[in-house]
Amino acid sequence: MTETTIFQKIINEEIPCDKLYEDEFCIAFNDIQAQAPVHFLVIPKKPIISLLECIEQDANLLGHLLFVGSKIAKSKNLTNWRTVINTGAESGQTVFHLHIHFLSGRKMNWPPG
Ligand SMILES: CCNC(=O)OC[C@H]1O[C@@H](n2cnc3c(=O)[nH]c(N)nc32)[C@H](O)[C@@H]1O
Repeated sequence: MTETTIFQKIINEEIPCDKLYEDEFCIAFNDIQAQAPVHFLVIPKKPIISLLECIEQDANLLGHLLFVGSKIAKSKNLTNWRTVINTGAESGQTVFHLHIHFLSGRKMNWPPG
């Protein structure tokens, strides 16, 4: 049995999450360890590990994830937010199921740490 990630358990509703949005292709929910006043994640239901494993056929799905996140940000009346995808452990990825971070509500630094 392949080791499923914590996000697969959220998709399967085996563990709870503070869900913001769901459709056929993705789920959005608040991060359990918020790094900003607003910090939510958008993940595909397809278990893509990271951008490294993405294939051409995933392009529309990736665009959908970004658009869903921007719709949620706009629904929160945000006009400024940081959008982050971490690819690989050395980049800080800790859950190996592709996810897009949307953060807002505090000053964002550059370059990122
Ligand atoms: C550290 C950035 N690199 C990364 O890979 O981010 C993974 C992100 O997933 C978050 N997270 C982990 N477990 C859970 C969980 O059970 N529930 C929720 N709602 N979020 C979770 C974690 O806080 C991190 O920001």
